Amino acid sequence: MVVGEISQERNLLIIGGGPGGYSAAIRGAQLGLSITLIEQADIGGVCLNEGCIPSKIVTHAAAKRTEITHLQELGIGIPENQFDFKKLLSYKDRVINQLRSGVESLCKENKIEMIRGKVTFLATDKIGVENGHQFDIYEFQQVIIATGSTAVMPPFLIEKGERILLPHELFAIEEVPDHLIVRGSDYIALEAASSFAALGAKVSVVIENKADFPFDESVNKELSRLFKKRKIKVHKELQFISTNETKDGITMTFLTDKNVEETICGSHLFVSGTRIPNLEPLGISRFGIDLTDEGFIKVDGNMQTSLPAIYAIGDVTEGPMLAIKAIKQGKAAVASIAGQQTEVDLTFMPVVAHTIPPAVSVGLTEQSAREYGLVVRASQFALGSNGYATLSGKKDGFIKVISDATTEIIQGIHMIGEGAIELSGSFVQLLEMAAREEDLKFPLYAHPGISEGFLEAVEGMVGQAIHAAPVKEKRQSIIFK
Ligand SMILES: Cc1cc2nc3c(=O)[nH]c(=O)nc-3n(C[C@H](O)[C@H](O)[C@H](O)COP(=O)(O)OP(=O)(O)OC[C@H]3O[C@@H](n4cnc5c(N)ncnc54)[C@H](O)[C@@H]3O)c2cc1C
Ligand SMILES: NC(=O)c1ccc[n+]([C@@H]2O[C@H](COP(=O)([O-])OP(=O)(O)OC[C@H]3O[C@@H](n4cnc5c(N)ncnc54)[C@H](O)[C@@H]3O)[C@@H](O)[C@H]2O)c1
Repeated sequence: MVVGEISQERNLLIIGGGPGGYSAAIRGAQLGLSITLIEQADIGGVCLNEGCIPSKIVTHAAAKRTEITHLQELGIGIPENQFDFKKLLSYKDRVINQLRSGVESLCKENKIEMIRGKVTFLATDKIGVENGHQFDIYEFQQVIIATGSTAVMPPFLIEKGERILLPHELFAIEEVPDHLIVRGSDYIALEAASSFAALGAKVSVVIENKADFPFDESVNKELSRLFKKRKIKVHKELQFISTNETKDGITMTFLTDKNVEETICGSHLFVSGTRIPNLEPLGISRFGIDLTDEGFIKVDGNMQTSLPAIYAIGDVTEGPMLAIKAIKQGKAAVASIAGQQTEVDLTFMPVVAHTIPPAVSVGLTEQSAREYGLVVRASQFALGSNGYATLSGKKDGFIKVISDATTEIIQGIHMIGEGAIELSGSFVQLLEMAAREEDLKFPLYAHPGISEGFLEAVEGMVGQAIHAAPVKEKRQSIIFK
């Protein structure tokens, strides 16, 4: 190994080029900061290379496949069983490469210095960067740790063969599994179950500890109905007993919530898994940085750690492990370093799953609004009654709006159905602006369009949705409130 003789000086170093790190780098450059981004592998991190993007290519393909029957109704002839998974895999590689080189070009155009190598901390103002036989040392004024997280096996599974799959392995699989057992109920588990079933796998879902799906309970119920319709069997587990992996398959045994021992045999088991922050190899804990009990870096509202020159963002910090959070925190960290006021508030972070159809929850669920003691007004509009959903063959699902009846301020918006991901942007904006029912009813909505269903969900709060049959008792209770 060749060791650099003198240490080099830099202003702001960013360690890790995932969505958190590269967003921080670009925003920092826009704010006039001099930035050095160090990445040990591919730019884009987990999100672009093995997480968000690969998984969404699979969910997108799966959703398209379910449209074939409708396309045939429209006179577009695609034989139903024609599906080439290998082609999908090469499409996935192409898209990832395209996006990755896009991010690289953006970094170059923003004059961000990019260094390849693995970082270790040598002091609170000094790091080493190892790249093959080269080891260089950099001193810095500030550093942002954006090294992300790694999936590890959950404690209940000790040994792992090739039939037990962690997220990055499932979305890189080379063949559609014969029978995929999905253990978990988070968004990654739901996306895996929904998409691999549509791509031809038999799918069973085992929900641990009787947990439910992560949405408003009406959305959870609709998702369960749609899983049933697509022959995805959901088992609620009371207690995990064992998993046995052989060269031919996987056997999983558990006690159901009805106290019955059940065994499922599948070809593969997918576990959403547990993720740990990538901190150990960095060696930063030796310098006394404050960590949470779970081992994540503690940060304040400016993303500053207990060591003043050191900031941290994304999956290494506490909170939901989502690119949404990493990007927001990355921008906030550099803004703070550039002397600007910043704020990261995750209250209205959308909970999203690219299932078929997609599901979204923003703000309070009906149940949590009641638990908060609000006088809840809730209204749900079925997409089956929406003109555009009907003509496009996407009638499953609904939009649900929850408000506080005393102030008429919207508290939560939930949707399962076509267009939910795109509409979620409006849901978040409305909740951030503390919109009232009137703010949703006053604007004009494109006709015909799914967003009209959103309008009708709000109009339904006072029994005035045009395309919903009158609900007698509901209307009376609203009139006399
Ligand atoms: C299957 C799957 C699907 C997902 N889908 C979504 C989704 O739809 N929406 C969403 O918001 N989130 C999603 N996520 C989560 C999302 O990928 C992560 O939250 C996000 O990538 C975290 O960003 P980050 O910048 O903190 O870290 P990462 O993306 O993990 O990037 C960290 C980078 O740091 C580098 N690095 C680590 N250690 C060092 C070191 N010592 N020296 C130099 N470089 C180092 C790594 O190589 C890596 O490139 C998904 C995750 C998975 C696994
Ligand atoms: N020669 C090398 O390539 C080299 C040297 C040291 C560390 N490292 C890397 O750093 C990580 C931790 O290293 P460690 O456990 O040896 O101890 P360490 O990082 O705690 O280093 C101990 C002391 O040596 C100093 N030091 C570290 N690297 C130095 C270098 N290249 N030149 C001059 N001073 C240096 C540090 O500032 C520190 O005071 C390892 O992952 C290793 O790969 C590489």
